[in-house]
Amino acid sequence: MIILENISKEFNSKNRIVKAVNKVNIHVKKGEIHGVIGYSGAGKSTLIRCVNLLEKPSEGKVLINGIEATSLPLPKLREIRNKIGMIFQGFNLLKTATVYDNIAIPLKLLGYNKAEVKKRVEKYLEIVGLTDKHQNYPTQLSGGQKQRVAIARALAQEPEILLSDEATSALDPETTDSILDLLLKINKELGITILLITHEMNVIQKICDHVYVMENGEVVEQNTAVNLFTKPTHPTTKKFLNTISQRNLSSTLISQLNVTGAVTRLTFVGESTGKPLLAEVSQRFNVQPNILTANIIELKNGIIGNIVIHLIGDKIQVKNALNFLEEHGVGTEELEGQS
Ligand SMILES: Nc1ncnc2c1ncn2[C@@H]1O[C@H](COP(=O)(O)OP(=O)(O)OP(=O)(O)O)[C@@H](O)[C@H]1O
Repeated sequence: MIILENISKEFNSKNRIVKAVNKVNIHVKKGEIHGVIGYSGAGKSTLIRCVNLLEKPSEGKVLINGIEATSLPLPKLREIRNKIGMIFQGFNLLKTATVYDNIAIPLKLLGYNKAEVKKRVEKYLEIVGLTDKHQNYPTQLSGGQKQRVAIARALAQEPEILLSDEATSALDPETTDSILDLLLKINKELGITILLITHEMNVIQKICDHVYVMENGEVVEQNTAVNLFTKPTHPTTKKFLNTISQRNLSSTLISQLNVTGAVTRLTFVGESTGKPLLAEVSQRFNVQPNILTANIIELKNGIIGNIVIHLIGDKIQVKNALNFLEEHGVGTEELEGQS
């Protein structure tokens, strides 16, 4: 379990104070996967480094499994750190060591005997699907394979928590998917709690239970993944969601269509997916819905139908129709084009 309570981190840069993280609260229960999403400079890396105290917060508390870690003496802090594994965008592998040794060396440094080291290296190489690569060097591996070695290295210390710092950002979409599947597998099968940071909404979509959106050091919106995808409130959250749901619609087209109605993103979840609500809307109100894009968004904990429509009609009828959809459990978000 990870609790960050009112965490702030300031840096002194060229006689200027930079508030990288500002009063952030995060609560990841055991066995959950939480994701922090934000643009470059939002404060994500600084925040995640505060969890294992690689960065000491200027303010606030870090609790790991109920233990307040911020004020612990170094030996006790090391014990806590041993419960926390970390993976990075750049993999951080030793180029001159084999795959086997990349996983074995940290274990040897922690004092495990040869037999235990061998047992763990073999076990975790199998879990990440790289048993046949144990004598290869990192330069002989693809990006995805390198990240698998890094994951095995983190797991071999048998942590309860895994921190992921943009672990898939350097990978192509297919390899990203396979690494996300692996993270889901270790979360499910080994019960490992995961906190990740990313700037990619598809990472959040695929594996997160709960999401925090960060901007200028602050969490500007947080919710369960299902609620965030269906009822986003902050403009930054909406921008991130548009990278998934509205990829093909230009801002100019949206502006043009908004003259004769409202371009609106509808999200259907649970019961609302089974009802012919769009047909009903055109019968009840003087509006005509044209579907512009439609897709299914598969989240870790549910499936969301996502349709962008052009609802043609006068403003009052459009408003009434959208209210009707909302009352029947459909999420509605009017999209704005370039002004
Ligand atoms: N050691 C440091 N000294 C001074 N300023 C820093 C330091 N580390 C981070 N910052 C500043 O803090 C802010 C947040 O940086 P951070 O790297 O945490 O953001 P981020 O969301 O992880 O962005 P990116 O994805 O680009 O790494 C930025 O303005 C950055 O310049």
